[in-house]
Amino acid sequence: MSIHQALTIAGSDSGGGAGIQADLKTFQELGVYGMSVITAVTAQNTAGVQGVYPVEMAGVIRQLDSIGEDLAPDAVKTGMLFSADIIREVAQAVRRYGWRQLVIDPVMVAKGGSVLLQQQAVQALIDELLPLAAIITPNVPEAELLTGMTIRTLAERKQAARQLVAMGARCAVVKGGHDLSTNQAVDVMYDGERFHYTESPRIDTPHTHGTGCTYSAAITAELARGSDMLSAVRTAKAFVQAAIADGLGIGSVHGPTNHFAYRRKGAVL
Ligand SMILES: Nc1ncnc2c1ncn2[C@@H]1O[C@H](COP(=O)(O)OP(=O)(O)OP(=O)(O)O)[C@@H](O)[C@H]1O
Ligand SMILES: Cc1ncc(CO)c(N)n1
Repeated sequence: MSIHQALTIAGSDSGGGAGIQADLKTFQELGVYGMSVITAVTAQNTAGVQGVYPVEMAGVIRQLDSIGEDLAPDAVKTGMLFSADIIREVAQAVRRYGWRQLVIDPVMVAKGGSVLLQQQAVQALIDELLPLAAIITPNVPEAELLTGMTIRTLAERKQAARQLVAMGARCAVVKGGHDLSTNQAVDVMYDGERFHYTESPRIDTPHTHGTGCTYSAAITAELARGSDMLSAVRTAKAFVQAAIADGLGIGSVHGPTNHFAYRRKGAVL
């Protein structure tokens, strides 16, 4: 039996809703074998982030090489990378091992405000990693920091997606999860030639912890399975929509989404 394989390079979320844990659950639900490189351990629950403990550089490098020397992920995603040093090592590994299908979720700040990417690392992300991306999936605040633009309107989101492609990503999605002005969650994708919109009804819920991680992990899993980019983005949207709609009701504040929901709905893999 041959199995599709995906790698996530991200932080651990002890609460299980975001980060490495969300990624591996999503890979599993989409029928893909998951591997991980852990950049930082976070102490986290549905109330917020109580602590961030970066893994020492030698440990990050060793994990990257242990995978690269032996395994061959069909697609790779990055989430919380924390520092410029980690970003440089990840970029080197991506080049050294020829990981072509790279999904960058430029995680910067947790919903409660905790810093998951040091401010001085943003430039390294732009210079070193972004040009290697098959796709980058910022939310609006992240797209603003990456492009230097102020983004309020749909036209500005389109312009930001176009600029991210001009900066070197092969494709960009600017997500609309933070746009409370409409009752649709509209994501804008630019593939270097044209724009595509994926939209779904906005669900009124506080339980959206890990939506961004889950979404980018689903894109990664679909790319690993051989999907083209537009199909991968559409499936990921359906996956995260089902996961938000069918929340688990776990924890006291911002609960996780339901990674089981998409498959339980009868989605055919
Ligand atoms: N309330 C919602 N209802 C429906 N879809 C949503 C909602 N919130 C987010 N989404 C969708 O979930 C996906 C992830 O987007 P979001 O903007 O939440 O990412 P994010 O801010 O990076 O997440 P995170 O806070 O986990 O980092 C997008 O497809 C977005 O449109
Ligand atoms: C480890 C980790 N990665 C990403 C996010 C963003 O949701 C988070 N809260 N925690």
